[in-house]
Amino acid sequence: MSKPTTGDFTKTSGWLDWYTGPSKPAFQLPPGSVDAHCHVFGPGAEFPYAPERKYTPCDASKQQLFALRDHLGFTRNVIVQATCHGADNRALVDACRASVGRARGVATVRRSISDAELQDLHAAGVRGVRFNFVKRLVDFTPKDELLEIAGRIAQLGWHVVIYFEAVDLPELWDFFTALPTTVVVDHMGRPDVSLPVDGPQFALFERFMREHGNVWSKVSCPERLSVTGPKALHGERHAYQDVIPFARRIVQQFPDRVLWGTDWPHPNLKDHMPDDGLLVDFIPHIAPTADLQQKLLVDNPMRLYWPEEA
Ligand SMILES: O=C(O)c1cc(C(=O)O)oc(=O)c1
Repeated sequence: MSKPTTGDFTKTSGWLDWYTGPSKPAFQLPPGSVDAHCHVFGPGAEFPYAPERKYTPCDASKQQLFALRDHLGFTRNVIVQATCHGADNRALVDACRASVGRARGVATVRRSISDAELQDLHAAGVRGVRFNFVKRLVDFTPKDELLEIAGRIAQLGWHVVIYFEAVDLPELWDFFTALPTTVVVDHMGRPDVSLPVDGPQFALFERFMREHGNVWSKVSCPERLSVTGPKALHGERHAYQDVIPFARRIVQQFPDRVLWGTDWPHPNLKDHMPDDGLLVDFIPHIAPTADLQQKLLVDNPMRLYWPEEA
């Protein structure tokens, strides 16, 4: 793959660029697999980063994303608006349009968005909005604004993607359970995997999914959640062992409400940048049967993002 650029922007100090020589996965993805969580960054020279951003990344273009898709063996992408672009969805829309139907999007919008602008996003392939509660990534948005947005996008048949950390779930519970749409949780609600998988923190997340049939989860980002590794680098096909029990529990309990994505280009990793081919090799450890893999990688994302084809 070509190397990342930075344009006129200066990257956040310590920024790790995405991995340029991903291996070919040993795990054969089922035909029609969807990478249901990935991002594009800029390029900043064409799609400038938002003034309110909390980090400045290296560029990660649509061409580079599509090259990774083909290299890993995915058929489609779901591109999620990265917080470094704020509510300016132009890079996302451009990538979705350029994909000729092979990418759908999750946007970030403010209450000031017009109905016509929402329709334009829909025409480009957007099927959801992202509400972010991770304090290092975004400024606070009042709940009444988010509920108003949720009510409007529900009418388009879209869903809400939520990103939060496990310690904040109790406080956000009432808001999340009041959302009128399908609700997709990013990265399993970021459990602390050094705590027991059958302890109270993860039990609350399981209860959230069990009691609310509209809640889905991305069982993604082991590279972010893992404390003990080993890292998906240097041919390691048994990476992130400490995350496996958490993700596997969710896949096995809720096989029809889970999604998987690479999270390429992996914003804000501090420790290492994974080899995305080896990340794909993580999948059979959390979805051990062909039936679970088909649901996770094909049937579920198709039902949510390409229902007209599912
Ligand atoms: O944990 C993160 O830093 C992170 C950031 C973003 C974003 O900036 O949009 O998206 C993710 O999925 C994860």
